[in-house]
Amino acid sequence: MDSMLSLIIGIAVVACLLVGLVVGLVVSSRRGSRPGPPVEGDAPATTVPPAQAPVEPDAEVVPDEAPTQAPVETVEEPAAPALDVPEPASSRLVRLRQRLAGSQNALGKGLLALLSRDRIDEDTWESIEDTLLTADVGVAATTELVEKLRTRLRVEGGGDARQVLREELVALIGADVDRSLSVSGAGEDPGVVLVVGVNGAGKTTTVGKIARILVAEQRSVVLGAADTFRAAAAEQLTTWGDRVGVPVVRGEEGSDPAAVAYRAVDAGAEQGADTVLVDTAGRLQNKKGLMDELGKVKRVVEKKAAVTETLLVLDATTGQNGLIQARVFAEAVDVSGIVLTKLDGSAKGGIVVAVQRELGVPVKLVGLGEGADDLAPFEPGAFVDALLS
Ligand SMILES: Nc1nc2c(ncn2[C@@H]2O[C@H](COP(=O)(O)OP(=O)(O)OP(=O)(O)O)[C@@H](O)[C@H]2O)c(=O)[nH]1
Repeated sequence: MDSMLSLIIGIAVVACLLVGLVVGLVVSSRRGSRPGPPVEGDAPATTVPPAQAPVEPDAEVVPDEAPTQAPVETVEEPAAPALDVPEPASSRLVRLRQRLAGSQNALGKGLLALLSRDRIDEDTWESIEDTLLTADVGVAATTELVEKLRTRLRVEGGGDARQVLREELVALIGADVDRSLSVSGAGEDPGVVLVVGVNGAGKTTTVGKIARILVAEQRSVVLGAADTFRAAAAEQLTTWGDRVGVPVVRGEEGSDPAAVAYRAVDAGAEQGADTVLVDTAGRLQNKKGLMDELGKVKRVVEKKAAVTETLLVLDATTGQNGLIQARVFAEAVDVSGIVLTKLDGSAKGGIVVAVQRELGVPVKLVGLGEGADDLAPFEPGAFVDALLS
């Protein structure tokens, strides 16, 4: 009986061992067939498809085996785009002076040729007046300049015509005027720069270019896209901001521009920014509407921080039309400076004189191209030198 029991136990033990061995083999063979977790840097496994007969385009190909697991995708974070390094002011000025000289050459050369004649008779003075009027200098400024030139060149016996012309042109433009931008606020407040002007004058582009100038000067900037009239304007401003790593506060298309401007200034204050630049819409179809809108933007922003500069952007190629626009905007807001854009595309640099006289406000910046750094501080001496070069 005992030997019988020992035999049964022995058989049971052997059976258990056999079952364990078989189970172990199966499990280990399954483990070996499962793919391991993806390892960074592992070369992807290449599967060479077996040679097979061409398949009809619409024949359904059924895979031999359904995949046991969805393929693991490694999602790579897109690398942050490299930021632009804005051109420093010094090299920008040299480059843009040459461009200015190119566009204003006809005016300067024309005046010099007339004034260098051996005898300046009445016809010549008339031609000088015509040249100035054609360049949009304006009637009053032209009369004033011609009187001064007559006195110095004819009555006083003249001297170097180029030198006299240079001095009188610089004096006409205003050499001693403060043309610096007020971009700093009081105490902890950011400086707030409102940029106004009719659509298409180059407002948004100018805001982007000013941001680059400030970034090049190591200032921290926030942009406010308060031109909510056109969605593309906010888009355009965001592109400018992204290129130099400057945040842009924007709102829905059609939303209240004053609210967007306020949020931008609020964000600037919160972040301790040096300057907030606010782009505005410039529809001119209704003067009252424009005045109400810009007035409200200013009032609402000033609940947070004072507006330190209001720049009016004018397209230099629009001549007398530009002056009419300037008048309307100056009635709507207190303009403290003028940005004359597209001077590279106009031979009528005399508009600088006309618009300053019209508004009693200095031209502070000039746009000289579509490039990102094609905006320069306006310097009367350099401007006249470019004119006469
Ligand atoms: N040649 C030249 N083109 C300029 C200059 N400034 C702006 N532009 C161009 O003028 C066009 C209009 O500029 P925007 O900045 O869109 O004008 P905006 O006043 O903001 O107009 P909206 O966006 O419609 O409100 C763009 O094609 C600019 O590249 C400049 O100084 N010279």
